[in-house]
Amino acid sequence: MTYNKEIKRLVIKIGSSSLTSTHGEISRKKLERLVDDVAKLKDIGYEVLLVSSGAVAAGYRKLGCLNRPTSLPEKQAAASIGQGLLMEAYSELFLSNGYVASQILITREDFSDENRYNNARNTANVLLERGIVPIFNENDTVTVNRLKFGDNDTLSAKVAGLIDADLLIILSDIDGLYDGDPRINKDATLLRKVEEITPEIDAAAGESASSVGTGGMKSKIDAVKIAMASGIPAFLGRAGTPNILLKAIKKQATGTYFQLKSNSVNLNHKKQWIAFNSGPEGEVVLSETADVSMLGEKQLLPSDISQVIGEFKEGSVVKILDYERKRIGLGVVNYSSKQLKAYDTTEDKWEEEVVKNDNLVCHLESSLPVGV
Ligand SMILES: Nc1ncnc2c1ncn2[C@@H]1O[C@H](COP(=O)(O)OP(=O)(O)O)[C@@H](O)[C@H]1O
Ligand SMILES: N[C@@H](CCC(=O)OP(=O)(O)O)C(=O)O
Repeated sequence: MTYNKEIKRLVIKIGSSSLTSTHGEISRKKLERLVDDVAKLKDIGYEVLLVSSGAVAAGYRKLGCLNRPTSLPEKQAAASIGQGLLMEAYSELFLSNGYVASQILITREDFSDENRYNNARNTANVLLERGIVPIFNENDTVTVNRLKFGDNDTLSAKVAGLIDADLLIILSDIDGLYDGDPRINKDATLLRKVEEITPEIDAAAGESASSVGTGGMKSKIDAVKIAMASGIPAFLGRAGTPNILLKAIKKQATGTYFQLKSNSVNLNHKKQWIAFNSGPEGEVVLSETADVSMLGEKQLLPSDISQVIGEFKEGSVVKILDYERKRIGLGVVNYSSKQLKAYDTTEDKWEEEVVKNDNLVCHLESSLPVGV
């Protein structure tokens, strides 16, 4: 069993629960094992970008908390202590293996601005091409709840799309996706191959996270949806398993392989940005007569719009709703809300489409999670 494409560039996400000891503090031994494994991949020519959690876990004891804090200011204070300690450990360990690590801390706002999003790609590309191991984390100390990625699972998938990774590996404290939460259902079985995130898979992932993790299985599945829609297969397996990374690349590891089907969506960078990173500024509602099934195939004209909600400028991303207010797409508009509101269906015949097909992502309601 192999991947459809040769694997050269990888994004590896490692969660707090896989980097911490039973007391919740960062475990040097676990970190060492991960770095050794990554170094082995680097030795044989793979480009590796890490998305590492652990800032809060590395810092909360030094902040004086006995357990992982739950309030935002305490978490942010813990992350401000822990992120430095985490990077210090990573740097030391990578250097002892002959590699340089670098830190990239980002916020959701960085990705919702298209220029900053593209700039992050350029930076990561330079680092990867020069053999460095970029290590991403959310900039926890400065992000407010409302604007957080919140979990590094979806961040890792967005980063994988950003840098055109060939594979996303998510390492956790469990050996893959089960058909039910194994903490509740002792008979749950491991799913080894998933080609589509069906409602049953969503239901199996449930909602809850572990005591040290943030996202739980749900955010991992949301991440996999983003990766797959960006044309990137994913693997979910247990951190600390010997040689898990190389085995996952060779499809010889125990875990869940999320494989792409030949007809699966493959959004380009622009559409990934629209779908997963932009922040829609308003809504347009299609008229009852507009042919919703033709969205993305036929031009969407001002005459197809029955209502404009909110205020937006030309060039903004807006949600596209059908006449029953169900979201059917997201796109960059060629008109401002003011212009669209002024459109007179009986007199005006504007020819320019409301959203160009190149700037449109359709049918998001089907399965794609949207980070907005
Ligand atoms: N269907 C499922 N399959 C596997 N694990 C599940 C499932 N549903 C819930 N979980 C729980 O999700 C946990 C992993 O999420 P989390 O603690 O956030 O990890 P991480 O710190 O690696 O991000 C597992 O330890 C497991 O208890
Ligand atoms: N950014 C936070 C972690 C957020 C997070 O997603 O945690 P996890 O679910 O353990 O991957 C930190 O570094 O502590």
